[in-house]
Amino acid sequence: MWGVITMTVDKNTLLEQSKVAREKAYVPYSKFPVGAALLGEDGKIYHGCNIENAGYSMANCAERTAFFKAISDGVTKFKAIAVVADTDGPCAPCGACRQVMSEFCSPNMPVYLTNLKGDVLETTVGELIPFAFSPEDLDYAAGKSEL
Ligand SMILES: O=c1ccn([C@H]2C[C@H](O)[C@@H](CO)O2)c(=O)[nH]1
Ligand SMILES: [Zn+2]
Repeated sequence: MWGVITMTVDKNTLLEQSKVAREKAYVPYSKFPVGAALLGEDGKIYHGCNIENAGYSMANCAERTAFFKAISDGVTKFKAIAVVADTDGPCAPCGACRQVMSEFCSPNMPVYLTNLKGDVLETTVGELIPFAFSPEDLDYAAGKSEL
């Protein structure tokens, strides 16, 4: 008799996978590799690493790499993300990545921040970016007849 096997990705798996993702980082300039593991609603884990460029300002963070990979594969809803770097405390995502998280994740989505020492901070998207600029802000302006 065949049964349905439901695999749930747990926090530790996501934390481990963020370290695997970090191994692919392209960081010749900062030498600061970062990894992210993003759990999609489809149950798949999307890896992201930071990708730098000789034009320094074009660096893409690990977190946004993971989001953009998933979104370009048609997955736009997420369950959790883990981020790792060799930081003293748990690695904190930058403002741009927090804004991208707020676009695609619910405020209560878990975010696991860690480092190579194994410190883990469990937070949420809403805690990382309270009072975020959101699509509703655009809707309000769009509802007015004049600029
Ligand atoms: O949470 C973070 C913080 C920084 N970086 C990257 C951007 C750049 O490549 C390098 C140094 O800022 O680390 C990330 O990928 N995620
Ligand atoms: Zn970032």
